[in-house]
Amino acid sequence: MMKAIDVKILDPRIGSEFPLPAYATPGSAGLDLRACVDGPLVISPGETQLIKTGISIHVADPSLAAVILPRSGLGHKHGIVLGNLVGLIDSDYQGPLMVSCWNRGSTVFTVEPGDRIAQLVFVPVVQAEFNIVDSFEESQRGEGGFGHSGKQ
Ligand SMILES: O=c1ccn([C@H]2C[C@H](O)[C@@H](COP(=O)(O)OP(=O)(O)OP(=O)(O)O)O2)c(=O)[nH]1
Repeated sequence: MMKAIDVKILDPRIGSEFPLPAYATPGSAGLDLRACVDGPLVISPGETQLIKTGISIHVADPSLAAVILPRSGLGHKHGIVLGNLVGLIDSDYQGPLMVSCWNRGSTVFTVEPGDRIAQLVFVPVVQAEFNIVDSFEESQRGEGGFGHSGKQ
């Protein structure tokens, strides 16, 4: 059973004019994040805008984090992806959730108040412990990487 995560509503339109964050279906991995803008926001081709979502979350549990991911339809059809490619929300972050929207397409895109602009997914986190060593225990791959095994 997942622990409950506290959501602070910063914009009073959330829960009234715009729906509260919720999973669309029982199998949804992501929660849609909405643009809490005051009016239509135009993102020109090549431009990046930092957009308020009107909420803060406090994950609290250090074995969890949240990631902000693009919505596939916006990215594929309209070229609206994230300026940071992926947003990582630390478990101790308590500030406003912001979405960096990058119009990587070739046409102007307009975000209206309440539009779903990105999605939030909670993920497990393992923090590493580090040891200073002279060599590693041998693995099958060794140092091979970056395509050393070819295409097929
Ligand atoms: O798309 C994002 C990415 C991050 N954050 C918030 C949550 C995160 O915990 C915090 C810091 O993010 P990050 O560590 O990626 O920022 P940074 O550029 O490394 O700066 P700093 O950690 O110094 O604030 O900003 C967002 O609201 N949206």
